Amino acid sequence: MLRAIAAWVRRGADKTPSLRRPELSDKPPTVSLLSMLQGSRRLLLLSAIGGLIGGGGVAGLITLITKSLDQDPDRAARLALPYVGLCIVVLAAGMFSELLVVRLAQSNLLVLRLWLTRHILSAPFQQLQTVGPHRLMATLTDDIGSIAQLIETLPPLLIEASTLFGALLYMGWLSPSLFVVFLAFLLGGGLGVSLLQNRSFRWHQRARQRIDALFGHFRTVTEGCKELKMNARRRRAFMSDLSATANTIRRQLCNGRTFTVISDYWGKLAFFLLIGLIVFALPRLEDISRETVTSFTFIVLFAMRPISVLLNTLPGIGRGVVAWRNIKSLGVAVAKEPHLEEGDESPPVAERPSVLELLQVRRQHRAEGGDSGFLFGPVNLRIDPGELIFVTGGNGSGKTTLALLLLGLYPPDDGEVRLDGEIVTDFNRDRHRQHFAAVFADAYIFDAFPGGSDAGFSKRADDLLERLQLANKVRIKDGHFSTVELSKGQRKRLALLAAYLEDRPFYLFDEWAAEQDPTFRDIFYKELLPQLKARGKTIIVITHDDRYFHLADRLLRLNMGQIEES
Ligand SMILES: Nc1ncnc2c1ncn2[C@@H]1O[C@H](COP(=O)(O)OP(=O)(O)OP(=O)(O)O)[C@@H](O)[C@H]1O
Repeated sequence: MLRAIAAWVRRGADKTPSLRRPELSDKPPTVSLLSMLQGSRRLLLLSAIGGLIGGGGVAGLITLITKSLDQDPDRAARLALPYVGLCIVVLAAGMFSELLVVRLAQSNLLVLRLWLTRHILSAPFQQLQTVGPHRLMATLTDDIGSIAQLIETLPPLLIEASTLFGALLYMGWLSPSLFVVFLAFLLGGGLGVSLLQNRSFRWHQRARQRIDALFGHFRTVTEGCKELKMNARRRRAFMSDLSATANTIRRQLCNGRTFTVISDYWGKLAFFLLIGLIVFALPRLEDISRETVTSFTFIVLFAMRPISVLLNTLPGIGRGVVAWRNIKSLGVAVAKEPHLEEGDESPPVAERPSVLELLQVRRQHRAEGGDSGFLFGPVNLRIDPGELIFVTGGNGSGKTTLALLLLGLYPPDDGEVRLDGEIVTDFNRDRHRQHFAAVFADAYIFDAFPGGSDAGFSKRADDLLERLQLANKVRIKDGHFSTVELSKGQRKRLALLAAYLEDRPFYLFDEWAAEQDPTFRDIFYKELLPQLKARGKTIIVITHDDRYFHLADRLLRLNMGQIEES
């Protein structure tokens, strides 16, 4: 039986849209939090059924207790067996529900984390640049945390709602007139609470807008700590900025929390008034027996827990909604590159190098504040298989822009990028990228290689470590570097090693040699590049090392976004 239930739940989870591969479409997909949680419907339903049984059981227990209070001990003892039976039902149903809730919350959190990371990875590179790392970090930590809380509160909310429903049924059956009074208080109290919670929600929303700035400051602390340590004046100015932002957030969250506490106590006030009314006033106005009043008071006391859980979860829901809106406002949730769909395998790459062309390519970098920005192009360029091309030019002349256009990280605003005559479009851009091994100026070093445990990989990797003079520093075992804690120049050599191991037809190095000592710089230009060229690779090197320009097949000089060839 349990196995059958588990299989039924699993079948439901398999239908989760976020884990399925969506259809290719030109339209951006619409995202809603509820659609994300669709796969959990069966689990949610089971958990609600458990909650309903538990809630009904508790209502039954209250009935038994109130009944037994009015009877003589002998007759009351007869109710002991049903009492024990109901206790078992309540405990078993409650535990079942809670265990389901744990699974539900954790699996939804997993879905959400994977979903967001996939969307970030499949958003256009320029969009990620625009959003900025601190906003992405704020979303991946703060927003995901708030949504996780929201997801965790949803199932208990359902359980408590089921319990409250059971209690309401019992109240209605016990005394319709008292039930109407109770409902009036519930609605009146609920209205006040929702108004107050709304104020709290708005304060939290304001605080969340400042959290991005706070993460920006945290980034400065981690990445600029040397500079901050070296300059006391700058440090003071930075601390004053940070404390202003943190103080604003503190004030906004305090205000939000204040409204939450007021709404909590408003709810409690409504409850005390209601009990007072039931016990002291209503029996005088209407003919209600003491027994009914006692039972009703019992059930109202019992209903307090689900009501207070429902009210207390409202702020969490508000924060979750703010976080969800925030994720959507980044744009990464919908702006996907259509060729980069979830679950995509790396597309196969042509073994031989291909002809790479730029035809009338233009790319405009817009500047903030109405400035005209930077125009790259229009540029025509043909790169033939096996060529060794050096790209040089002053700072800001457009070398990196050219590199990112060639790699397919930037789409051109106008013109075409072609590989072997085939135009690179949104639909084949990811495949285009797989032809390149690139070492960027700010290269990130991964400590593991996909497929690194293949036979022959270790041998090639060890040989390369020797050639890059890293063998005494780093070892590679099971596709992992033993360490990446190295000097800047050594880290760049590791990045080079990783690129070599990728064995792609095109290689791109962005100012790779800048951090190398003269000896190794010589090795790079005079040994490593010629060896790559001898393997038939096409190589593009962004460099300022004019001592080595004569080694290139072609030298491209960039000037204000235009290419001059010499
Ligand atoms: N993401 C961007 N948004 C707006 N402007 C940009 C962006 N990236 C580059 N630019 C602008 O485009 C111009 C060219 O930048 P690019 O990085 O291509 O130059 P570069 O030749 O590589 O410079 P460097 O030698 O300093 O690395 C610069 O003026 C720069 O300010």
